[in-house]
Amino acid sequence: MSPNVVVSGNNPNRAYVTFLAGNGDYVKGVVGLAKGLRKAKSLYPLVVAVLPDVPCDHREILRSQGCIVREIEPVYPPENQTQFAMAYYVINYSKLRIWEFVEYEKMIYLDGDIQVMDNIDHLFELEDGYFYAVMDCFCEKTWSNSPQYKIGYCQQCPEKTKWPVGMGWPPPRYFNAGMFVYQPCLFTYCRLLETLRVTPPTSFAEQDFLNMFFRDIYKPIPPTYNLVLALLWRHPENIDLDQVKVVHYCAAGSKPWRYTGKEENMDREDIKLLVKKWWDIYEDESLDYKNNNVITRATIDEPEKLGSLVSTTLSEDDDGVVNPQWTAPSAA
Ligand SMILES: O=c1ccn([C@@H]2O[C@H](COP(=O)(O)OP(=O)(O)O)[C@@H](O)[C@H]2O)c(=O)[nH]1
Ligand SMILES: OC[C@H]1O[C@H](O[C@@H]2[C@@H](O)[C@H](O)[C@@H](O)[C@H](O)[C@@H]2O)[C@H](O)[C@@H](O)[C@H]1O
Repeated sequence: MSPNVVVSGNNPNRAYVTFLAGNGDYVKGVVGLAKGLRKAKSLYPLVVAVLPDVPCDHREILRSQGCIVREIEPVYPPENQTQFAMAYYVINYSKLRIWEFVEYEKMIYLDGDIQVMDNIDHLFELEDGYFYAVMDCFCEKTWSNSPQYKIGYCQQCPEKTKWPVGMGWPPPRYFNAGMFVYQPCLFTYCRLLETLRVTPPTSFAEQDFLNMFFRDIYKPIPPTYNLVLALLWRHPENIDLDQVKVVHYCAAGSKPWRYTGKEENMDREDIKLLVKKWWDIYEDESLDYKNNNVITRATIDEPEKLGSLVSTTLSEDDDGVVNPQWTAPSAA
């Protein structure tokens, strides 16, 4: 078999990764994410961890957009205890499988309902040994069963409603698990699964679990890297929309591919703008993998040919930058 030579101007040990389950419409979210990363001229590929129930045609759509598709097995919390987590979120425990992707040294996880509006490759340079993510907000109804919500406390504005002295220490900083920078590691992966086996599920499923597990090494990064949409109406003082690089369409009714504008807050002008931005990327055929002037996998019989291939591509490339972002290593 002729050697597959990967021509890459970037670190092959880095990649973005997302998670896809089911045969529904989240595949549109992942296609949008793949095209958004391309528009942002990211240097790194997008790995999609798919559950077995993701159909072949959806997997082919993702491969046709340059994604590296990796099948994973579901992860379930302890038997007969899933009722303690919001049923909708139980499937998200399967995200834990991405710690097994040790062919990469560092990865950035992004939910399928996220769009990258500006290049964030620099996050790969963050110091090793920590878990980086954006702090969440406790003000939405989804938190109504929590003590934070009940007393009106939110980590986004700790001075507004202080944590009552009589309730002990305020909760530790809590991140949204829709976006994080992490290092795959088999030892960590085994510890995650072992710990999960003895950890009863809670409302926000794997998000609560990851916050508990990584509490000691969690480092908050600015909301520009994961705009949880509710911050726009809950904490507008914390947001400068012009500076936002990553938008997380997690508010009820905000998934662009399902957007109707009927749910609460969905008729806001900023929401309409962000949904349009998502659709502009999704429908932009110039961002399709097949239309991009990238050096894809260079399969050659004679290595010397590679030089001419690279020089030819460099001269053709409009901006003179070789964007080998979608050169998929053999892990596909
Ligand atoms: O039917 C589903 C539900 C969830 N997901 C994946 O799990 C992530 C987290 O779920 P969701 O976005 O619904 O959570 P939110 O961030 O909106 O609370 C999604 O972004 C997808 O990547 C999926 O692929 N199929
Ligand atoms: O399984 C738990 C999920 O928890 C998070 O979603 C929540 C969280 O952001 C709340 O704060 C919001 O109020 C809520 O709308 C939103 O769904 C992650 O985004 C998602 O990937 C996943 O981990």
